[in-house]
Amino acid sequence: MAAAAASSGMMFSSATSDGCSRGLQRVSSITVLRLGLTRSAAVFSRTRTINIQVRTSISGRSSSSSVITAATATEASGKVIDGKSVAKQIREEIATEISRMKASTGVVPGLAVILVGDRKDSATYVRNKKKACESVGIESYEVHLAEDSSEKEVLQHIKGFNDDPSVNGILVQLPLPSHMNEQNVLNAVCIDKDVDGFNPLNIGLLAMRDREPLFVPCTPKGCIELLHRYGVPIKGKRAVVIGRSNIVGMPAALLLQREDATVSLVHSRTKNPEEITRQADIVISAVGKPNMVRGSWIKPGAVVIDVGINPVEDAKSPRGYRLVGDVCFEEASKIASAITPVPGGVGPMTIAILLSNTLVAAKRAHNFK
Ligand SMILES: Nc1nc(=O)c2c([nH]1)NC[C@@H]1CN(c3ccc(C(=O)N[C@@H](CCC(=O)O)C(=O)O)cc3)C=[N+]21
Repeated sequence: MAAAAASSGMMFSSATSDGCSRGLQRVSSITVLRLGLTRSAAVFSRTRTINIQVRTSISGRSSSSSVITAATATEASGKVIDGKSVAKQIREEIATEISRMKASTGVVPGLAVILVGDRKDSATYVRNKKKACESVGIESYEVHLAEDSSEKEVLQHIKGFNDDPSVNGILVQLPLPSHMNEQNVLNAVCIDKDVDGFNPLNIGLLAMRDREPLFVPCTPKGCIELLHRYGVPIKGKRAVVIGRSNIVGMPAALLLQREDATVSLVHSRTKNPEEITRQADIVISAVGKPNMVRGSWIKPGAVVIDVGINPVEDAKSPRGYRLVGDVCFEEASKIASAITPVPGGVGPMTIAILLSNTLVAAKRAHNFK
């Protein structure tokens, strides 16, 4: 069943602190997309008419009639890529597979999460993962250790989960307290249960031609899955990844390269980030700086995937802050042919892919096809 994107009416505003904002706007002025069922069948059908032809530009063809220029795009002509709804669709697919697995083998996948310390954001993410596990039928195991626990204690818990056949995936919530060596801890996770894809062997396999990693990091894989499910062609396209972190930027660049894009990686020492980014048909931004990427960085018709989840002060919000991306949505959505919002874009996809990786791990462990 095709899920209609449900983002119309959602309010958004960009940060006022950096001049990106021109006040509150309704995202409902942006065309809402309908999702196809399968990745190959995913095509856009517009539910609202706008006066700028953007349809062909999303397929990457630069037919002159379809190119939006910043000058003509006075309306927000970008299309919102609805990560929340795609993530829901993926969870439904996973739930179906898990029922099939349970009926045939009598077991369900298990995911263990290790949380150290009392960071509020980490606690929220862990809670969300647990809820997501429940929603698809994955058994979750949780260990919560005090901030001042030793690295040895964490390693002992990892060993316990490595040896436990009912646990198929192990996730150590990052960041760890500063007195722990993150590399030691991540290396201890058995590669067959490395559903985060952070083991250096998995990253190494990802970087090599004709090799297959056991698991791909969830956030970058979620970005590519969004492109696939929205029918965005990658092969032969120019892609720019902004940010070179081990967990997002670097693996995102590797994945795009595996999909036959021509990839540039822009980072804090890049001399002309705006000029390089403006050449991209596909932009993935994973920097962690609110509204750093402005409309002027985006090539008309490009597809923008915003990985940033940055809290900015907002007295009007009940939490005292709200979340914005790395990309100034208000500006970029007028120039891009499609763009992910924050929240509701990549974030929910990260969790959906974690569930998917856990299912894959369990299928392998039980030799269930
Ligand atoms: N070992 C490890 N693996 C991770 O995958 C990992 C991690 N550590 N540490 C922290 C980051 C961050 N992360 C997010 C996941 C979901 C949302 C998410 O669902 N965000 C919602 C909004 C949530 C809200 O409103 O607070 C959204 O963007 O719509 C955000 C962030 C996973 N991470």
